[in-house]
Amino acid sequence: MDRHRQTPWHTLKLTEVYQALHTSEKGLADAEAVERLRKNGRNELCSKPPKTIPQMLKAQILDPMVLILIGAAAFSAILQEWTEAAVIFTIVIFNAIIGIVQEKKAQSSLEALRNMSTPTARVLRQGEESVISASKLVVGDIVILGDGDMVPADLRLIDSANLKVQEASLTGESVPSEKDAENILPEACPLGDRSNMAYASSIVTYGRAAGVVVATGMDTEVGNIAGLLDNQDDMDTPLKRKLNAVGKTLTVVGLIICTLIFAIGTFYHRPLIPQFLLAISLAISIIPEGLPATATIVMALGVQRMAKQNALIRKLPAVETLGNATVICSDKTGTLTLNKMTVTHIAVNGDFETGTTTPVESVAKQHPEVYRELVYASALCNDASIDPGRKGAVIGDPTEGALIYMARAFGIDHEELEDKYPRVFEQPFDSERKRMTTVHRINGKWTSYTKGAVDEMLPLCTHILTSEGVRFITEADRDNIAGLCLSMSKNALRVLGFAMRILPILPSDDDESVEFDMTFIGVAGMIDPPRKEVADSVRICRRAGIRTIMITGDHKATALTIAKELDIYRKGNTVISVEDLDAMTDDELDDAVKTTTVFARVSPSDKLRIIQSLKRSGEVVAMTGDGVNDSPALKAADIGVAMGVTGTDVAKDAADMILLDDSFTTIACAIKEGRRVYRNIQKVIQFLLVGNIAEILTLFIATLFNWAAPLLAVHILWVNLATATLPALALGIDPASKNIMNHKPVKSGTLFEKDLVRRVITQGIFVAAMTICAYWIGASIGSHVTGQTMAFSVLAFSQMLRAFNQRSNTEPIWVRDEGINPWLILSFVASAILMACILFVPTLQSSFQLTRLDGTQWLIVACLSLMSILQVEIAKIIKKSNHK
Ligand SMILES: Nc1ncnc2c1ncn2[C@@H]1O[C@H](COP(=O)(O)OP(=O)(O)OP(=O)(O)O)[C@@H](O)[C@H]1O
Ligand SMILES: [Ca+2]
Repeated sequence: MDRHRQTPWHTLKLTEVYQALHTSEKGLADAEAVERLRKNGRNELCSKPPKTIPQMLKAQILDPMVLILIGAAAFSAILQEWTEAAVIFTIVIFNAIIGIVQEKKAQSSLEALRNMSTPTARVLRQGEESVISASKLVVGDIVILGDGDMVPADLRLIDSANLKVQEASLTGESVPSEKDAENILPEACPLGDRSNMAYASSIVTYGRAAGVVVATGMDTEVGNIAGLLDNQDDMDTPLKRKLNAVGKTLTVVGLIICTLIFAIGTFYHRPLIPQFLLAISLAISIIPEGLPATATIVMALGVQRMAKQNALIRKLPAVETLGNATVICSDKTGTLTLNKMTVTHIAVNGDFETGTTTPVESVAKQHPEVYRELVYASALCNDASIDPGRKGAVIGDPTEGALIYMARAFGIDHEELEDKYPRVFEQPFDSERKRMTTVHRINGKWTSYTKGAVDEMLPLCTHILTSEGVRFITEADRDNIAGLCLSMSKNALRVLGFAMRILPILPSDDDESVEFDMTFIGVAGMIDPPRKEVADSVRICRRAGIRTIMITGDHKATALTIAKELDIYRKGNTVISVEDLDAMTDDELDDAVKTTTVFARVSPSDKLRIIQSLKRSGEVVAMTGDGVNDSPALKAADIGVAMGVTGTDVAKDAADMILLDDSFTTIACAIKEGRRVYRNIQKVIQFLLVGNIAEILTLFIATLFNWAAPLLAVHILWVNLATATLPALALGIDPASKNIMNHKPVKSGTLFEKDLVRRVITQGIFVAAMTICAYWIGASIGSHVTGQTMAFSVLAFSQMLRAFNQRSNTEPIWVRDEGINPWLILSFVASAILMACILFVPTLQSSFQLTRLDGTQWLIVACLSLMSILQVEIAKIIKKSNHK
């Protein structure tokens, strides 16, 4: 495609562009598109290849601690301590393998996530519009852009209406530049000034356009400058950083203790080499290097489960924050409702006085004439289209789709009408103005049609259309219309008003607005059924201490009716409409926001104010959004949530999480998963740290009193490898407790809460005591080696068993409200088999310097191991009775 690269597309006339690309304004044929895709490859920017296995291996081996261990093994080999050397080597290798497997797993699950959130594009092929994955675009395709879209490839614009594009990613200029397809530019025109081009990765902030693809993938301008994208850094989360920080502290503490042990040992003239090995092994085991990796896997797996439940996490830290959420601010349309709009009732002139509406079905058959302007406005002032391929599904805004179907009921096809009266001017919809206008040449007159929120439009109308013709609008008319709209809204209908105007001249692009002196035509009310499952989710959230707030652009009455139906609004709650909001000071808002559950008629810019107020009140806020103007609010929220179906690319890009099904219930599910992940990471921390503390205490005490070492270096390495890794992972995917949504959200930053630290320390001390006990009993009834074997067994078995009572800090081990965790049982069996190997296979037994135990000795081992479970359980009971 080098030939295309050099073509100065911005200097060419459209006919020349089409000719050069062998395409037309109707787009390519499907077969041709497939062929071009095959030849030129997908429309994607290449990303830096992920870390390869040799690279991971290198990182593992170059870890300083591992290097020391390898050195120690080599040292043992020189001293001809062959078994010692072999065992350490084997353990180092296993350690590296486990590390790599963990890293690989985390990597691939994050990779899978990235692939799920690929953008789409509206494309015209053989005159038919459809939505395809943006990666399938080819040179010559005709792409349709709307506000909020990310430009999917480099385009030469062929048609544009008030188009504004933000090209910061390309030019660094954050003020959107205006575009115009009509322009032909000189060759020397710099990239930022090429107003007839739209480049990949820039963002449509306003207006609409169509363009022909001139470059895709790495051939685009952004592909040119971006080179290789780096996508590794999104693994870094606050949690991981916290764990790393804790890891560093433990490393320092561990190294000090190890040095102490070594120093004290030397002071007692204990043999140097075993002392040294012991210190190193201890250092290795106390450094919880597996912790950040395990936490990442736990989060990544949580993220995968969320994806299966339609919640796509874009930024890993969101998993953590989700668990802490205290407020969900949700849009109404699409999230709380189905966004399946159907126009059910309409009203024109005479109806306003009588305050009645007419069902669309009955009226469509009888006298369509009276409704002609209403139907024309619905069909012409409309950007949606119907996809013939997908069972008549709507492409574009469902509100507008409903209007297309309404026009069809009157026997009007919106495409035919559009062909007859093409659009010559427009003012696109935006959610601040809450209306849109198009201009058409009808019967020799420039006619504008406007549709939008009735309360925004009425003040702009000076006339009203009646069956006797157009006349001035009276105050009584206004009251009647407002009254009718209110009663429609109270029935949960979404009401749109329509108006028209005959323009003296065709407006030019510089004209500010044509929306004045309008003639009011009538209103249409559409139902948008609430999602049935939402009421339950709202109640679940309420029990979990999470308040649901509806923030909608719709009318107060419509909003309130639906909020009541979904149990979002309860007696005593506050409803704030935009007039109230505008009148409030920030302090008043901070006060009001505590009880508010509905914000009505707000604009996206108000969302930001609401979020800031909620955050000032100390809430952790999840906020949904779909439009271009929502992105500041999405970024300001603790968890920005974008709609996957109706959301714009911009909203998705600003969000931390995307709802694939747009449903509120999905947010509730994600919060539950978030809590589960948070809890499980705590379980893993508790489990791993107790083991580490027990080991270090055992050896520290033994050295301090100059007792014979109860454990050898290889024992410690083995315990960490064989009895900690697998159960820790299994705990990481422990099912959620049934009670997880029955308690208030935990405060963020409380991962290492006081109770957890206290539990880790007491349990660590207890296990150390049991291990030392085992050594003493063994040494007195058998030999030193018997003592070591018993101490080793108690340490290992109590670790394996303790995994089971870490599942809950309150419920006894036999209460399995969360159900069985098969992985935990499997990991127990695997650890048990590994243990059995070195305890009973003669060669392994001797290389680990262990010995056979007899029945009594086994009984003692079993009792002491069970004691550590008992200790935890008793602590739970005491804690519970203290609570009561
Ligand atoms: N395509 C449209 N053309 C003209 N007016 C529209 C259009 N879509 C919506 N409106 C009007 O603008 C208002 C605000 O729309 P917006 O999309 O911001 O919010 P919403 O969809 O009603 O509610 P929510 O914010 O809960 O999704 C609507 O209530 C409606 O009156
Ligand atoms: Ca909306």
